[in-house]
Amino acid sequence: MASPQQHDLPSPVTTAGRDGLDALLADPARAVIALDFDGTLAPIVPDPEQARAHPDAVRALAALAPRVASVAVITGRPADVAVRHGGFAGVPGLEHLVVLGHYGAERWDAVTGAVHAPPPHPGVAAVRAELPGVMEALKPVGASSGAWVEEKGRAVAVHTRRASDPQAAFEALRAPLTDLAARHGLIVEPGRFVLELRPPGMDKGAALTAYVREAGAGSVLYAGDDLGDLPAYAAVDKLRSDGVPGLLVCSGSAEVTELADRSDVVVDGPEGVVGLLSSLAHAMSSRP
Ligand SMILES: O=P(O)(O)OC[C@H]1O[C@H](O[C@H]2O[C@H](CO)[C@@H](O)[C@H](O)[C@H]2O)[C@H](O)[C@@H](O)[C@@H]1O
Repeated sequence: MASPQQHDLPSPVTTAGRDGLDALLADPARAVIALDFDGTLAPIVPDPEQARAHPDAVRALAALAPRVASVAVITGRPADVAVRHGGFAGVPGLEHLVVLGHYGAERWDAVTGAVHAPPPHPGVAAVRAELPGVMEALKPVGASSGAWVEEKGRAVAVHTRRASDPQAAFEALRAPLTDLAARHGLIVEPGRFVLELRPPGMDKGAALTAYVREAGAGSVLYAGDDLGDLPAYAAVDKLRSDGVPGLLVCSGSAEVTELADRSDVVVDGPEGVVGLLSSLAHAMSSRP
């Protein structure tokens, strides 16, 4: 597994991944590097408010960003929250960083420091109002015991990581929350012991594809750890078939296995992601 100090690049396990890495290294100035936040740049912790980028993440991103076309963070978090928890603002080297929040519905640009977002979906307020009653009604069967609600502005997320049985609580809540979301025109986004009720119409795949097109990228790297990253994986597959080579990186964990099976490279969590970013920056700086 890679560590932040290592400079050895990993060997992708697929031909498409090897082509992607070769393209990234051959022409870094046309490469887009896109990464998820929680579980990829930031270690998973029990309280989302306490999550912070890996201590070496900003340094690694700042070393890489001036060598590539652009770097973007694509996250389920509100964009300003990811910027704050990531420590991404005002960093030399990250002057052009973009954070696409709420699965791409929001955009923060380091150049302006401003967040652009669409009007709020009315279903979120309705779900917010009904959610306490739905969770209270599930208490007699123990389903919502220890579950709690994260207020996200444009969405609400029900977390079960701190429940006595996180997986049982997750499974018991899934159907009622899906029903609640559907009644108000929202969807449920499942993640690592979290069920997020959010507006439809945007996902990380659409966000990544639009961003790669906007950048006129000749290659792309995407790194993620969770189910919400799968649309971005599908987008990289599609970009590859359209002639844009790509590298799929999984920030590996015992909690989610779906991404590892579809990745070109699996690293050991955020520590491994930071190591990979550092290795890429080193390799790009060593080339003529
Ligand atoms: O797209 P991401 O950047 O991966 O964000 C997805 C969700 O991440 C957060 O929850 C996850 O991280 C928490 C802090 O480590 C952890 O406690 C939780 O169990 C994880 O699911 C965030 O709180 C959610 O709002 C995001 O949807």
